[in-house]
This record gives sequence, structure tokens and C-alpha cells, in this order.
Amino acid sequence: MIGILGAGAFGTALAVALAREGTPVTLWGRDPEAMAQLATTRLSPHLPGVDLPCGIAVTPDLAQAAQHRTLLLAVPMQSLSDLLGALDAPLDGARLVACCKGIDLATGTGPSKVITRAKPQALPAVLTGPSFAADIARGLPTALTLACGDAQAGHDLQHQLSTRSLRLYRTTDVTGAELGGALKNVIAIACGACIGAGLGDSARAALMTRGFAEMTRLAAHFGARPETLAGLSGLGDLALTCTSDLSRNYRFGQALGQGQAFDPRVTVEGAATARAVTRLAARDGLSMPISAVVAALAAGEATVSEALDELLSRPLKEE
Ligand SMILES: NC(=O)C1=CN([C@@H]2O[C@H](COP(=O)(O)OP(=O)(O)OC[C@H]3O[C@@H](n4cnc5c(N)ncnc54)[C@H](O)[C@@H]3O)[C@@H](O)[C@H]2O)C=CC1
Ligand SMILES: O=C(CO)COP(=O)(O)O
Repeated sequence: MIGILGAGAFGTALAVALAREGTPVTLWGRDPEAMAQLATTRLSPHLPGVDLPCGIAVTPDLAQAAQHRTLLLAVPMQSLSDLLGALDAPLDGARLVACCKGIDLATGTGPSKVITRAKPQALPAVLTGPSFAADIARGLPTALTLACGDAQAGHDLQHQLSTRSLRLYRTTDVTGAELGGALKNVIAIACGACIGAGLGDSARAALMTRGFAEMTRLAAHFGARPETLAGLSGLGDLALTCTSDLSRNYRFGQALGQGQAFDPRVTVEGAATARAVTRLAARDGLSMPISAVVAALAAGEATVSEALDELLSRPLKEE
């Protein structure tokens, strides 16, 4: 059995995919009223038109959901630390699979380090890669990366969490997998702003390519393997998120480019991650120009035209 903590779009979609193939799941959400409604209607507002299979037990009781040995943590990155803090049990030996994409602003680290700090006796892993919750819930084919520093546990998790349509590839490069997932959101905001402002597909291709160079540079600095960045969790997710209107990061960027407001309740991981990246880059002397302008744009400290000037006025250099 598997516990999924976080009943938003992604947590619910993963629950649907697993339960549909016969894996029993306990799905926890923090809002008791919303959980009661979900238990009754078997319909989630996050996944219109998708029925919850009967193999999903819905609960607002965190301790009950956290009894399982494998827990998927499907809350936004900046909430991960709070969620772990709310878990009373030490979770010795439990496999804690972070499903969030980002860098924790408070510590400047990715989800695996946040997990280790909060629950040192648990085993952290990361599930990341190109996949929209709506696609997973509909049973459309998707391929993701399962990263775990312990090769045997990673192998076990890969088999436990794969389904016929959800194909997991495994790696032991946790740093590379989580940085790929975190950084592509920042570049997706830049691409959304580019398209929203009418700067064209050529400019977007340039942003994706130079953005990928930034992603690889930062990841290599932290010891990631380049091939991880070139895989599903990096290049794969970059391609999806920078080109699809289904991406919230991309749509947030589009709104910035069009000078329109964006619903602050929508989860947009790339905004906080851009700030975290900019701090890390300043601390360690790394050049991350696209991330820097995205941080300024998202914070309302620069306009798209200023961001564009900033990028285009940089000295010419070798590729
Ligand atoms: N939606 C998608 O297509 C995908 C999302 N992800 C990642 O999954 C993570 C979660 O995203 P979504 O589920 O889409 O977001 P969402 O906004 O749909 O849901 C987030 C859920 O987390 C809950 N939450 C927030 N703070 C919490 C806290 N402190 N304690 C407990 N629960 C809390 C909210 O109540 C909400 O139910 C993000 O990092 C995102 O990048 C990854 C792949 C696909
Ligand atoms: O991570 C995702 C796709 O892989 C979801 O992207 P958004 O968070 O931008 O919607």
C-alpha cells in the first residue's frame, strides 16, 4: 500500500493511476471538508471528469495516511518542510518520495535534503519528469524519472510505482533529477513571457537552449551528472513545460508578457525557485542570467522589456 500526502492535482492523479492498476492507496489532504466531499463524490475539482477508483481511501487524518512504508509527498515545494514537520512519527526506514519540483527558499536546497533534515531515518527519493496531472489521470502514456541514492530501494520503488501507462526510469543521481525538475519551471516562465509579449518562436527556442545551458551549469556545480539533465527530468520536462498551455508556469509567464494579472492561488513553482537560484548563483559566483530576469519579473521588479534589454545587452560570447 502507498500513502499519498497532498490531494492537489498531482497527488490525486498519481493516486488514480496507481489505484486503477490495483495498488491500494491512502490519499491524504489537509482540508477535512474537501476530503469528506471527495470521499462522497469520488470527483476531484483538480481533475474534472475523472472518477476516483475504489482502491483509493480518502482521509484528512495525516497519521493514518503516514503509516505506509512508501509515502509520496505531493505538496508544493515551499510547503514540504511544513508537511514533514506536521508528521509526528520519525518514519524510520520509510521511503519518502518527493513529487514536488523546486528549491526550498528557506534552505536553498532541493526536496531530498529537506526530507533528510526533517526525517533523518527515512530514505528520500524523487519522482519527477514531464507529466501533466490531467494526462496521468486519464491514463495517457507518460515517462518519469525515479531518483534514489540507494540503488536497491530505487529499483523497488521503480517497480512499485510504474503502471502500464506510467513508465518510470530510475537513476541514483538525485541532485540532477531534482534540479532538472526545479529549473525547467524557471525557464518555462521565461518562455511564457516571451510568447505572451509577442517576441516569437525563435526567441523561445533561444531561451530554451540557453536556459538548458544554465540548468546544466548549476546542476554540474552541485555535482549532478550531465546525462541526467539531458534526460526526462531536465530536457524532457523543459520541452513539455516551455511549449504547453497546460503548464501553470508557462501560463504565469504568458500573463506577465501580456501585462495581465494571474490568480495567486495557482501553484507556480518557478517563481520562488528563480529567487532561490538567484541567491545560490550570487553566493557561488555562477552566471544564471535567465533565472535572474525571471526572478525580477516574477517579483514585479522588472518589466518584460527591461528583462529583454538585460538579456540582449550582455557581452557576446562563445556558445
Ligand atoms: N499538476 C501537475 O501537472 C504536476 C505537478 N507536479 C508538482 O507537484 C507539486 C504539487 O503540485 P500540484 O498538486 O499540481 O499543486 P496543487 O496546487 O494542485 O495542489 C497542492 C496541494 O497541496 C496542498 N498543500 C499546500 N500546502 C500544504 C501544506 N503545508 N500541508 C499540506 N498540504 C498542503 C494544497 O492544499 C493542495 O491540495 C508541485 O511541486 C508541482 O510542481 C509535478 C508534476 C506534474
Ligand atoms: O511539472 C509539470 C509538468 O511536468 C507541471 O507543470 P506546471 O507546474 O507548470 O503546471
